Amino acid sequence: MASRHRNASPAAEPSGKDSPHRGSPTMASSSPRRAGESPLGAPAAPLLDAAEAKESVTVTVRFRPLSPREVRLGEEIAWYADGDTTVRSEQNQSIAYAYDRVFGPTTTTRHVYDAAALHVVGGAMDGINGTIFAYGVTSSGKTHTMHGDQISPGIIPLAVKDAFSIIQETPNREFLLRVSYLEIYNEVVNDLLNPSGQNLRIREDLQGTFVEGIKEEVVLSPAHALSLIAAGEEHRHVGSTNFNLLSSRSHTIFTLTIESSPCGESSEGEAVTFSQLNLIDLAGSESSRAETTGVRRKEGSYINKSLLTLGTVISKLTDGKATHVPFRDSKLTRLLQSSLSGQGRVSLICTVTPASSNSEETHNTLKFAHRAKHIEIQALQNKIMDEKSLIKKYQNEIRQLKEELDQLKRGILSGTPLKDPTEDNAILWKQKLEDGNVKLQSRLEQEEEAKAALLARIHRLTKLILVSTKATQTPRLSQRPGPRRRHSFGEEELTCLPHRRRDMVLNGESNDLFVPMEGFDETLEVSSKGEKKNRKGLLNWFKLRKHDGGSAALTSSDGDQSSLRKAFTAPSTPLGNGLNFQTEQGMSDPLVPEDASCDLLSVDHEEFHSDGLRGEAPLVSRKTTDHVDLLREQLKILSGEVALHTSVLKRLMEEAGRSTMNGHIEKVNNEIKEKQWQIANLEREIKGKLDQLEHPLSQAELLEQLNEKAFELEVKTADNRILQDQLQQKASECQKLQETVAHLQEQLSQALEANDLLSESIIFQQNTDMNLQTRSQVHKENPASTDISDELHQKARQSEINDLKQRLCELTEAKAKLETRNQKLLEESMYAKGLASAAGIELKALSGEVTKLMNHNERLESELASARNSTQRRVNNAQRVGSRDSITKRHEAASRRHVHASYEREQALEAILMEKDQREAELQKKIEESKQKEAFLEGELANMWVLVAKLKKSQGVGQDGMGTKLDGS
Ligand SMILES: Nc1ncnc2c1ncn2[C@@H]1O[C@H](COP(=O)(O)OP(=O)(O)OP(=O)(O)O)[C@@H](O)[C@H]1O
Repeated sequence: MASRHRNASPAAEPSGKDSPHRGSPTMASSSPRRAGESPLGAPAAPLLDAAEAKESVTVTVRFRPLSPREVRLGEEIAWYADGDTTVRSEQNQSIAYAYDRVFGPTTTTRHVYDAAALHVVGGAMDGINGTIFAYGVTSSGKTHTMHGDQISPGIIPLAVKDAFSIIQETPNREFLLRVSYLEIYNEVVNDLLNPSGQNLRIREDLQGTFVEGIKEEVVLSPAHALSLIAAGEEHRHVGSTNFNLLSSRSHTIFTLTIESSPCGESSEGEAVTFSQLNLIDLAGSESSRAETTGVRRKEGSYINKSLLTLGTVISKLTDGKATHVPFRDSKLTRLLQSSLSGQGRVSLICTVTPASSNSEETHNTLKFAHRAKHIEIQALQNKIMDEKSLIKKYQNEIRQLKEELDQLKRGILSGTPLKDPTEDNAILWKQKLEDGNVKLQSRLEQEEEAKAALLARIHRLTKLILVSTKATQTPRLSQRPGPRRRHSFGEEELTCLPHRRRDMVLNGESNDLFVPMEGFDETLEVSSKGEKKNRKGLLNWFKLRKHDGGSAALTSSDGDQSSLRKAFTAPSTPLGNGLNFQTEQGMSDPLVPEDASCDLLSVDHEEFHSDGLRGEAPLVSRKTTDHVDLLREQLKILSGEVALHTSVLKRLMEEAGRSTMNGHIEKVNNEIKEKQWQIANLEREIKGKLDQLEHPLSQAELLEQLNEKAFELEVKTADNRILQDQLQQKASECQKLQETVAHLQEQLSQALEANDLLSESIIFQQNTDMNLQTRSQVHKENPASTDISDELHQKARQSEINDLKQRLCELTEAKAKLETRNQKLLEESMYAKGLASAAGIELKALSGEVTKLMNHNERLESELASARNSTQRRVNNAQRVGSRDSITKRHEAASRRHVHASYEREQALEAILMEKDQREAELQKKIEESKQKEAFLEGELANMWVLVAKLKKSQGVGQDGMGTKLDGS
């Protein structure tokens, strides 16, 4: 099977006319095409005329209700649905946008589906590519709309079910459906149906873009398709954000590829319609208000970037003048290129929240939706050449194999002993019959293997091609009812869903009708407990059933058993060559009991199960699977034998009326019973093996949990990295501080050590002196006794002396150090003293100068005063001797000159005085400064003296201690 996901790429030239479902050029949703309106029943499928097929993107807006959190926070309504087509701003009533349809917060997804998706799904079944995507900010309800939940199924399950319903309503066409499911996470394409398919490449060829190496699964029923989605959802990236506990962190694209051709012999030479239906759940754009960190922030930026590109692409597409559309700027737009370029129907469902806190984001979404409305699309039907069609390939192969089988059967039946019933000799006849039967048996044995292989192959291929179970070949168009179909196709598959919900899914009833069944409550409880683990959506239910109820269901009623097996299993590839004998579907086979061919999907369960397990649980023990296959093989051979004997029995019964064949009939009957008993035994064994196969399922489950945990770990690791960075910063700061402390401590210990050494040396000196004094005293008093003690303590002394010498060395060293230090201190103190005395001398000189200046000043002032007095006296004298004019005049001139000179002198003296004042002030300032300097130096000196005093004091204490010690010894 082709292992590539092609994005909506028409492969053949559109041609033909008179389509009964011409798209409306303006509002596609105004006349949504019902699934039952397909023209596929017509022998030659009519195609749309390109001009007539022009439509615009269907744009719908769906409001979600205020969330409990928003209600709690007292959020107000910022936008609301004003009628069926308008969204209006609450704050500014003049701001309003019109769309194809607008849904209020109470609308069910079924209604949204009818307006926004039904015509796209119907079109896809008719060969017109379709894309439906949900767009909106985070937590606005995209996943709720696309996937739904246990109560209200979303667009994807509804579309899948509708697709199968359409097949059922189209008895004159054969379909082949396959699905793929991918996600775009951080701009990386991952295959959700195949966990090993990571980081897939997007390629391009003449027909458009496609994902290289993506897995495609042929699907056989709605439940089968939904179980695949459920399995895929397990691998999707989901995480908690500030706004959504289970926020989708990736865009997902679920693609249903549909091939169809006319049924039976008439299909030869007929073109096959080929289309793709893309159902897209986008990740939500995140507002800048979201306080995210680490992995979430990275995801958010990728999401926003790709959505921004989507917005730009849509703007460019709707702007007639744009020459370049940046499809290549993101993986999302690259994959959507064909759809957005207008090849096929597009439906955009914008989900919004009415909350005022999100008013701006909602406005942006509305603007985006408004722009998208102007993209032009063409609802053209795709046809592909026979050789490119998978369905054609299968059909041809089936035809060939059938012919081979017919030949084989003819060969077998030609050896049957049923010759001449009119023979008289009953014994001879009986003998012949028995001989013939033996021959038949041996031939049957020889050829059974070949036949079984052929049948298995035919069956495998046939079962992949879906046909309606309706016998009638009446044209589908007239037969198909409206969108609310009530038929049985697919109901078998839905027995694994609660029947109420199944009804709702099929009949579109409202949520109110949902009444959980017994056991379903449990499922819901499990779901809420392990909400995150189980992800969101209706599909979750399949997963839960798979994990929780698989084995129980297998042992329950037949109906449940079969449907459940089908729901969880699928052939991983349609070309697999298992030797699975199955009753042929839709064919009349004389070896098969007639009722076995009555229902397309009711006979393949065991085989589905086996295949599915291979596909979905790789950990299944090969040995066990092989054993089950072997048992199945035996079962099929026995079924074949039973069929054969039944057929022989039938014929014998006919003869029985005319001859006495009772003995033989009885024998054949017994054989049949025996074979049936063997079949029952084998079935039991298979059931047992299937139970054993459950174990790997739990292993698979563990693996999935492991993956999930790994992802959580990834998130935590990223957060941890940030914390570690911060921690490292703090640690380096701390280290610096510690280094400073250590340095200070070292300095302190050095100082203390020096002090200790000094003390010790002093003490030692004093002790030595004291000892010598005492000894000389004793020697003087009693020379004899000292001689004895000298001899006794000679050795001890010697060692003591050595020790002391060593210590003396040490102390000398320490003393030298201390002396150097002392010297330094002394130098410093001398320098300080010098400074102080210099300052004192300067001060003295200054004060002397000041005194001199003051004296000089006084003298000058006295001179000035005397000069003034003498002038005054002369003036007075001149006034008194006024009679003598000449004298007076002479005196006056002289006195004037004198006054003037005095005045000038006075001026000069005053200038000198001012200068002196200034100088005095300056000197005063200098004196102040010198005084301050002196005070500072005095302080320094005092400190030094204090230090010296301390040192002395400590030396004194040390001496005392040492003295006491020596005295004691
Ligand atoms: N129409 C609705 N009716 C009732 N509940 C809704 C509706 N739409 C959304 N919700 C609820 O709102 C919550 C968020 O919805 P959902 O997860 O679908 O948002 P989202 O847009 O997919 O978010 P994200 O982009 O983060 O994945 C869910 O609990 C969902 O059940």
